Amino acid sequence: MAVLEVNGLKKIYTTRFGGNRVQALTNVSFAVERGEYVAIMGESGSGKTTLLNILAALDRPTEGEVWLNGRALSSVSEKEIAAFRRQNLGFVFQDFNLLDTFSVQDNIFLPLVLAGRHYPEMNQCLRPIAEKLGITDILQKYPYEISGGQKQRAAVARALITAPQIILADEPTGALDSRASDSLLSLFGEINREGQTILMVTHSTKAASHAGRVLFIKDGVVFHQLYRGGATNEEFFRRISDTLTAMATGGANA
Ligand SMILES: Nc1ncnc2c1ncn2[C@@H]1O[C@H](COP(=O)(O)OP(=O)(O)OP(=O)(O)O)[C@@H](O)[C@H]1O
Repeated sequence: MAVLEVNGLKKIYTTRFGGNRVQALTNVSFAVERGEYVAIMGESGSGKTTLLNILAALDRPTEGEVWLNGRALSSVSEKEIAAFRRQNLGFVFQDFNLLDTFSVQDNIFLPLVLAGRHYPEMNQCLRPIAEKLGITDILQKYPYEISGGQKQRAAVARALITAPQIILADEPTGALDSRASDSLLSLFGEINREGQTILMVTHSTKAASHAGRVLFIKDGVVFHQLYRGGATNEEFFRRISDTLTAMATGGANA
């Protein structure tokens, strides 16, 4: 069953005085099945952030529709949208987006606090997640006291704590060194194997090679897609690289 369905998305940005029109998305359609791990790649300016903003209900498309867990985003009112986002989506950003004045634990609790949950329940949700992510020892620390890799683990814990339908990750390894990246990618693989649906936007071929499917966006459409099949990460890495090279040199449907 599809958790996310994207149908005919078009986005035209118009400048305030209506002079310049930029078509960021032309016609984007795809579906993400429950339990899938999908990476989205595309050159700078190809519309990836625009797409993520629409999926996160932070922006509305000019045309087209997004269904999340069977509900059309256009049917969610402005009043409901924050709660809807919290109940269904988990976010992991390139720059972590942790609040510096909150401890790691309070950062992770934040979505539950906003949902009006009580401390014992929050604590019960947190323990197994912190354990799995290896951050139990740093829960009382502040973001400025921990490493980038630990910050990203805290951000993943915050995304997981509401048991979201899907995790939307925007360049999650972008600010990490290679060791912390590898460790985050194995963590994503692990939570995906446990059933978590993940959609990740990335420039990194290495990161994409951990996904089960890669969508390539070009000229505002899904230009091509690759399924991992039975390939190893190394084999999938090579196929993704070859596709990116073919796209950059104008090759169609590599
Ligand atoms: N608020 C906006 N107003 C006008 N044009 C915009 C706006 N946001 C994005 N664009 C334009 O839409 C197109 C797609 O931008 P977008 O940021 O979605 O690309 P991207 O693939 O995420 O790029 P990057 O990889 O560099 O982050 C670009 O031409 C960009 O200049």
